[in-house]
Amino acid sequence: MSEAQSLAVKGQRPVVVVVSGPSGTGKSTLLKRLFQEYPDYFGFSVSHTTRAPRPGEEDGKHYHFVSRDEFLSLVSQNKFIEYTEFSKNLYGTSIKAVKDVEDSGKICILDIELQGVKAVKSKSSLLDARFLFVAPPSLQVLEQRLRGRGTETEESIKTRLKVAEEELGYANQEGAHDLIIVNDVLDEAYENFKAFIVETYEKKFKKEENL
Ligand SMILES: Nc1ncnc2c1ncn2[C@@H]1O[C@H](COP(=O)(O)OP(=O)(O)OP(=O)(O)O)[C@@H](O)[C@H]1O
Repeated sequence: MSEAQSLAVKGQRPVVVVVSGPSGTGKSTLLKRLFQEYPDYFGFSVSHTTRAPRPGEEDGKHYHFVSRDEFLSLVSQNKFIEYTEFSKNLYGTSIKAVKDVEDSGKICILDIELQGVKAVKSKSSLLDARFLFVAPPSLQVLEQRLRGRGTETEESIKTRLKVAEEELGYANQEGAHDLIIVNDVLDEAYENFKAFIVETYEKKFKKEENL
């Protein structure tokens, strides 16, 4: 039996909430608030990387540090949801890393870009994913927020706005996401954001408590 078949039979596909949206739309702001309010409900997965550990970084905590050969072997075994090369190092999110978060009693949240969203969709036999898109009220407001954050160069703002148009185009397609939240008034956006994610937690863990 393949891994996908056995996971499907046992109903064991790990649950994951995929949060995406243009850079500067407010994902980090919303997630930070959620983690403050529910520190024990949610977690991020630990990525694999081929880069060397920096001082203070622990294997299995900050990253799973592996050799290039080990990484490529995992790729050939289809163990990653997504992986990418950045500055000559490979980085990836494994299905097991998501499962580990679930096994610790938390829902795994993936904060990823459009390519990652598509990659998770292609793994629907291995992951039980719910997709949440955070949209800006308009591209003009998004530009103001990116400028206001004071972290981007002019060139980076232009690139981010171009990518944002692509992401919004994808998000407008039928069924691309389970919920789209427009982050206009922060408190209102947060209430909707929280409701969607906490519901996922309760469905997963409260149901098990009642078994
Ligand atoms: N509803 C809101 N109203 C006004 N400003 C907001 C709102 N939400 C977030 N911001 C501000 O917009 C800026 C961008 O937010 P944030 O850094 O959370 O975006 P992000 O989506 O996580 O971006 P990236 O993907 O680049 O990490 C921040 O300065 C933040 O304080």
